[in-house]
Amino acid sequence: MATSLLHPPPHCIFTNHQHRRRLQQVTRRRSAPVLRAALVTNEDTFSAISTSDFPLFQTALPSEPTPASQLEPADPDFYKIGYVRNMRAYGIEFREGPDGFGVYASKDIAPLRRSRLIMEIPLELMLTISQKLPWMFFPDIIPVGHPIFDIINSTNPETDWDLRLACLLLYAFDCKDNFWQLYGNFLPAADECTSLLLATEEDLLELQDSELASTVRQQQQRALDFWEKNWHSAVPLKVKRLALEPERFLWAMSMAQSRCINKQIRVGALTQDANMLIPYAETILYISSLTVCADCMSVDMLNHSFKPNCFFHWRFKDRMLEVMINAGQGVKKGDEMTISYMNGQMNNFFMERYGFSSPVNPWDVIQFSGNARIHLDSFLSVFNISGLPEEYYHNSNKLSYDEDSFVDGAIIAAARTIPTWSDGDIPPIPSAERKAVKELQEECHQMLAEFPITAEQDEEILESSPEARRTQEAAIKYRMHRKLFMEKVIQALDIYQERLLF
Ligand SMILES: C[S@@+](CC[C@H](N)C(=O)[O-])C[C@H]1O[C@@H](n2cnc3c(N)ncnc32)[C@H](O)[C@@H]1O
Repeated sequence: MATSLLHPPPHCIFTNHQHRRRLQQVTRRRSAPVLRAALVTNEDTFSAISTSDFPLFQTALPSEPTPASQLEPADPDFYKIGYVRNMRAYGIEFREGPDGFGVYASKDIAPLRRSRLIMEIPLELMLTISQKLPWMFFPDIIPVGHPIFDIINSTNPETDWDLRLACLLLYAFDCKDNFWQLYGNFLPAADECTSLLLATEEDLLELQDSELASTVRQQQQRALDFWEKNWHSAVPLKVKRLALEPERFLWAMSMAQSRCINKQIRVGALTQDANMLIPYAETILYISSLTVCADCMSVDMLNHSFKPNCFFHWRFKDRMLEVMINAGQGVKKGDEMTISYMNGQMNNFFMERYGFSSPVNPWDVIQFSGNARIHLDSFLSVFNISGLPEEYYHNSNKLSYDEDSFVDGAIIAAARTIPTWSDGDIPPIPSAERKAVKELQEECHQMLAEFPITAEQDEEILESSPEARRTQEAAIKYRMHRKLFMEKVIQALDIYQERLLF
């Protein structure tokens, strides 16, 4: 794959036979099942297709074409073999649930020893940009000399992946026959998206977390500054029309932040870290003359879970991103299929990037300031938690149903965040533990008292305002989740001291 600096002009057209020869080479290299029959039957169609749609064609041409009379006729099957691959989904359906659209199992799936494929998305339908210089785009849609390339090139390689991806997304929307022109209709509009980049000042105050609110304000300002710098009045129309208003750029950046995955991919001989926007539409794509058609049955929708049943895998041989069900994981019809967006991050980070939080985030933290400590191994054994701090898990089958449902991600987080002590085989002294529990609970109560209202009142507000903006709702949930976590830690400490004594 050429870098943007090397590739040929985007709309250069192959002669018919050059095109076909290239096609033959390409189709021979690829595995048959992923190729889709395209409606390509005559030579006009070949010459009419823009090469910018098909990065595999963007390689150097022989300078002197061989006369057609000297060439072997191609196998007739080559006229039927397609060069546009579609994405596929197996055993899943898309529904609207509590967290927006999501992916659900449409049938029971028995556990297998190996991971099982449920979706595959070809590289050319995703929008991908390398994380490091030189910038590489897949597909290679940005023509040399286009001013959007200079804008992308001006970004900081270390920090500005979201600005770059937003530019690429806006450019793809403007790029004739690009798949994202169709797919854009299926992305959430500004008022359907939870990203805090789109939050109003009022929404930010609802967070009741001044640090997070100030981080988000800085992010919003960063996006606006970038827009002002690059979308000034003297900018060429082909850039200006990509984001006529700053709101358009903020929206594109919120798409980049809340829908991008970071993945290492191998393309040809190169392995590189990439930022990718991945459509999950189940789509029929074909070419008829100049038209790329898509029948989008559904959209980009895998939600996050801290106990995901799926993961992404890059299939190098034919450049497919696969969504796989975990090995050994059984799934029931109607179960939600989820992935983990990030590991090891607190709720404020999930809010900043995706606009949601969870009351059972196993990585959430409470900053205790006193000296009180409880005995680590006793706490873990009371809740049947095993493993090392980075990999704590709840050994659930040993507990009765009620206890089982109490021990969730918040209790795993409690095990990590409550100050503890451990000293060889020295057992805890019950009175000292009880004193420590009391102090820790007291500190949680103080933190809770600093909030103007309780978690129950937050819940009432949410129930009584079904018309709230998505960002406002996400902000209220965030502060509620924080309080629920503290309340759960208080409860866990109660249970700890009860069990410790008996
Ligand atoms: C890649 S999209 C997933 C599809 C999304 N539900 C939709 O309707 O388009 C990421 C967004 O989904 C929502 N989301 C994903 N996982 C979530 C979760 N566990 N809890 C709440 N919202 C979630 C958030 O709004 C997030 O910004």
